[in-house]
Amino acid sequence: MPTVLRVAVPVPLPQLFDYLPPVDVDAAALIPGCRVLVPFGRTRRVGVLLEIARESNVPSHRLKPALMLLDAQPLLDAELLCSLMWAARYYQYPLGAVLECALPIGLRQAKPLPAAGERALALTETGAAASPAGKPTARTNLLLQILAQGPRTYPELDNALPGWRAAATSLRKRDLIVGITLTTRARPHMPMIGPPLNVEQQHAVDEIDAAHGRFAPFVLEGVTGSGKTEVYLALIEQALARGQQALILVPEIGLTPQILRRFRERLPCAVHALHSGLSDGERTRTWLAAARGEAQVILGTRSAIFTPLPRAGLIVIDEEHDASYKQQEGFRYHARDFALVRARSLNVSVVLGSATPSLETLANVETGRYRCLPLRERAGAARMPIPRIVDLRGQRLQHGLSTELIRAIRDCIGRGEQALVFKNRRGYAPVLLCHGCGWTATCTRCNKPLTLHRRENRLRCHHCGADRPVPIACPECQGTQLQTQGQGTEKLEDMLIELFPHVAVVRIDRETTRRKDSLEQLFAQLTPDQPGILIGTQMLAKGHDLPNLTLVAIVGVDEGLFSHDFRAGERMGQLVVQVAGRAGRARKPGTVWLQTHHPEHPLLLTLLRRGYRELAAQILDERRGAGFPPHTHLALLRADASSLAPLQEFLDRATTLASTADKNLQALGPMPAPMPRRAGRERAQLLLLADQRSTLQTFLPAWLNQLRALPEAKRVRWSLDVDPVDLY
Ligand SMILES: Nc1ncnc2c1ncn2[C@@H]1O[C@H](COP(=O)(O)OP(=O)(O)OP(=O)(O)O)[C@@H](O)[C@H]1O
Ligand SMILES: [Zn+2]
Repeated sequence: MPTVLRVAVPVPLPQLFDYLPPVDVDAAALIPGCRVLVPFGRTRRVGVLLEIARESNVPSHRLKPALMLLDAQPLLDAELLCSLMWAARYYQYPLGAVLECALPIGLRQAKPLPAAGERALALTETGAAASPAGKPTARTNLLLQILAQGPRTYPELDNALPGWRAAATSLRKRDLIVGITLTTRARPHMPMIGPPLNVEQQHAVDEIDAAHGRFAPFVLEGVTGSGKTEVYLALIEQALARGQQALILVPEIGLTPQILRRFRERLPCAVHALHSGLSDGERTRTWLAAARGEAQVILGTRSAIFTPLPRAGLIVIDEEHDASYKQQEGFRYHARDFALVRARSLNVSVVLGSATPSLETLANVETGRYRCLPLRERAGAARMPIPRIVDLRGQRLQHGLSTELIRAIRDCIGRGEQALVFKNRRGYAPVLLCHGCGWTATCTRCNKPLTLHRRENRLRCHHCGADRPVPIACPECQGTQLQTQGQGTEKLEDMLIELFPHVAVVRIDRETTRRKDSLEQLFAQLTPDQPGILIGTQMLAKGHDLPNLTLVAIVGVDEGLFSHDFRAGERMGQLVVQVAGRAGRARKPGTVWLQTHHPEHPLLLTLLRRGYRELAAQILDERRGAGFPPHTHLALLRADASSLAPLQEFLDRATTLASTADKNLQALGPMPAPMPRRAGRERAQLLLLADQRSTLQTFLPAWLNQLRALPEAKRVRWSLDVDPVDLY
């Protein structure tokens, strides 16, 4: 009887595919978890061997042999494979595609594995002989100077010279330096000693440590600046002392060089980063080093949750409420939720840290599934900032800022301190209109106003990326009275520079941080003991620790108070608390100014008078009444097409199939998406809602098969999102 290989192939089909073993391969070498190169249609794909079977449903004359076995050892261990199979089932995404997503890009191809060791840079002979040219402070020269002392690994360079990557590229082109691989060496490294833990921190560490060796979920609910990171560091040290690995996830924007540096300074071993700013090769090496158990501490963003952890000791999800943990396209997993699945199968503790835990997590605390460990006070001498509301009604505003607030910023600067002005809108102004005829610059592909970006003199659509020049005259009436309405970060920047010409004003948003390393360079423009002003979007909400920052002004929360999204209130609360949390983190006390036209809004009042936990309790109650998560469970079928008719037909069919299936399942829709048109495509959706997760999980696979078979499905683009975070 033939041996049949059951292979997960990265294609958008849910089933596994059967192949014969590659010729000349010993049966003993065929181990589940190894990659195989297989023919697929007219192409070749790298799949993962999952099972070795005795027979196949495919007639034997149609079975093709796999072309090559790519690994001598399974690349995916049993735990990771098993967890990923769970994810494929739970998120209703084809297993082959899930596995492909979990592997770093370097391993998705049929290439030999890179050599073990760490990537490093060294001088070439030419480089060693070269004499410095250009400015002595130029990064290229600094990099040459560092390498003159010997080869340096990438993490060492991260520490020594932010922005070294661009310099390295130019030096490589000139043949002055080369990339080399150093065999992992025990780096003599004396970690810095941290502050002694306070009582609550120590208690958290003790409780989590006492649970080691089994699955135990914890919520570290620590107010901003309470020293959560110190708790993580202490727990990681304990894992290291037991010879175990620790995986720490941080939000996308949270993985700044600052946090990496802090971990590297404090831990006695190498800290491996995994994020999108690294080259494919670096990510592959780190992944493999983790798979061999050599990489002990891995600090990464969302997809780092797929790191193999054969010696797992601890998983930490920092800022667990952050929306960037949810993948918004393709395989729509939630890294926090998947972390719990992995922690369970690895038998380790998982720590969800946040000052503003998500309502899902708080609901799990309520039911006793997760244990909550609070850090109620700020660490060291710091105190929580004092909140103030500025009632904007009837006030005269200067580009959106009240006189009272401008005075407070002036006082702050006068004391030699720093202020942060938060506005969640990039660009100069969100609307450009003609005062003569009322024409508004609009994106025709999205039916939304275009944002004026005055620095580049462009009109941009923040939904589809469309970009065009700013007209000199109104295209409708040829009038020249084009005016802006509202303000974005650029406009605020202009105004603050005008008001405070002698103070460093730094804008932080997607425009100013486009290049790698730019975030850190921008922060470097603020001298710690000098006055300064930061302006920015939600990028500023996370993880930054500026000791001289004492005033935070939040100048646009009103959008969050009246949104139709059921999560808007929760998000508003999290954002306000996190942004406010940047103030007064050291010795100097901080103040938070909140400008609003709705000072009596109940959500805002609860937040300010009674804090985030009370706000969360209030919203949880509302959601219970409305039947929304976390009390119920959702799946969202999204579809888009170039015209409305096929969209309607597809979603009508989908709705009919869903509404007769199970009385415990509610189908809401079809309805237009909150953004009914985007990038020239019509968009609509169907929301499925059930009290029990299992109702959805039982229903979805069969329904998806029916959908795939519909002729209507071929005429639209569609996707399913289990536990959607955004309903857009
Ligand atoms: N036990 C302690 N004694 C003195 N200082 C401490 C202690 N723990 C932490 N700190 C200091 O307090 C500051 C805030 O700590 P940390 O960044 O760990 O807080 P956090 O809770 O992670 O903050 P956030 O969530 O707001 O970013 C840091 O400067 C840290 O060095
Ligand atoms: Zn658009």
